[in-house]
Amino acid sequence: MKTTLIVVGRTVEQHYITAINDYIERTKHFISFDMEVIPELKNTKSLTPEQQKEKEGELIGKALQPGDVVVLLDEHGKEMRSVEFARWMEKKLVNVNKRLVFIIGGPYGFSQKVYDAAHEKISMSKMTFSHQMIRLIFVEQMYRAMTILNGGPYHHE
Ligand SMILES: C[S@@+](CC[C@H](N)C(=O)[O-])C[C@H]1O[C@@H](n2cnc3c(N)ncnc32)[C@H](O)[C@@H]1O
Repeated sequence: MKTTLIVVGRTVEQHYITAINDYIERTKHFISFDMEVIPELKNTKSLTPEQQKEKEGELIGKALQPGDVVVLLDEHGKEMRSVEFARWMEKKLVNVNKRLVFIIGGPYGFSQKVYDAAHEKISMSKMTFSHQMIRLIFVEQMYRAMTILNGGPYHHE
């Protein structure tokens, strides 16, 4: 199984880029994991938030492949403790044949079409994070989950 994190727009701040890449590299010791960036839209000032979400949604749709298991990161999704997320990933590693695709929305979230294409929604917290910051939170949790499944000393309950 391949695991991909799709994000909308490049990560802007260097401190996030450094930390995100660090956790991605650490996670790659355990699973096939990469981050795919959908380039940010140009001239967004002339778009309403709904139009922006629609256009971003079209680009997200083009990045998906037949057979993908699509999981949205969404503050209204299912909340899990880190150990629960690790067990959830363990099942996916067994059951998903092709790609497990996590998607982080743009600044205004997802269009209805993206919600319709999703198999599951998971939440990192009831609070809303910026579309840039949530990338780091998610990759840290993915690394944490891998260390939990592999018995590493990183996670403490
Ligand atoms: C600024 S938020 C968008 C908020 C927008 N109000 C919405 O309803 O989706 C940008 C993206 O970050 C991600 N995100 C933010 N907070 C999150 C959380 N607590 N759990 C999971 N994903 C989150 C989601 O993918 C969201 O589409």
